[in-house]
Amino acid sequence: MLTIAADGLLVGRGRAIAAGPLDFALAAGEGLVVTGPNGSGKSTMLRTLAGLLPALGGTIAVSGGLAGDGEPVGSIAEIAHYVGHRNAMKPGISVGRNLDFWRATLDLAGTPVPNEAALLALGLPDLTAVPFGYLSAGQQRRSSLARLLVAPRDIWILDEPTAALDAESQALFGRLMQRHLETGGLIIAATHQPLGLEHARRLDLSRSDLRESRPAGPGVNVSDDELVEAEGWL
Ligand SMILES: Nc1ncnc2c1ncn2[C@@H]1O[C@H](COP(=O)(O)OP(=O)(O)OP(=O)(O)O)[C@@H](O)[C@H]1O
Repeated sequence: MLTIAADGLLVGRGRAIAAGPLDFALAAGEGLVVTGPNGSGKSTMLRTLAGLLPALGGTIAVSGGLAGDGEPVGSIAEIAHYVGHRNAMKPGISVGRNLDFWRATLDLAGTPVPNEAALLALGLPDLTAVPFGYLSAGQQRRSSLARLLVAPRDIWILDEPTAALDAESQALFGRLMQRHLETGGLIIAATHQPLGLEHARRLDLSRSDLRESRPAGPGVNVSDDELVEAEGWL
């Protein structure tokens, strides 16, 4: 069975710790809802789990899963979708071509849903021929979330996935998340609002041990070396 576990995980930017030590374990079919005030390290934690930032301490283990090449999974990134604050869809090309890109780029864990059906599942009409940049903010978010269906993967890492969505779309996406869990998927989601994942585990970063002592906010001196070490878009 697919499991992931964080043990004493420290997450941060450059060398500045944003949250931790964090301990949690999840198995297939389970969700983790990450909460905490602005700046408490939710996005940093998700980016670290997705392999986009290095852990500053502790370990992240994944076991029991198979990667696209049939080999045992070595990292979460191999079998995860990461949906950050940005939609990761190109505005100048059609929604359909954007979704085709995701389907073609990732190793898939199951049968991909056709673009039109995936958009319908998010409550959208057939927008496949429309440039992504023509859509409203909520339509952009929903069609970006459709990539979770057109390119099925076991783990969904979601950063405030429902932020731009109306109430009906939030409920719709809540049901899609529930279905992903019921079919053996695993979800880690940061949020400021209820997601409809009533049975999920909770991780509140406002209680993160190092939160009070970490260097952050105005007055932090960031050296040139640290800038180079950071992601390049401080
Ligand atoms: N690109 C970056 N470079 C350096 N520091 C960053 C960067 N992004 C965030 N931070 C810092 O890391 C800390 C945690 O930020 P993070 O974005 O993880 O918080 P969050 O809990 O997701 O907040 P929010 O609820 O506002 O989205 C903050 O102190 C922030 O200033």
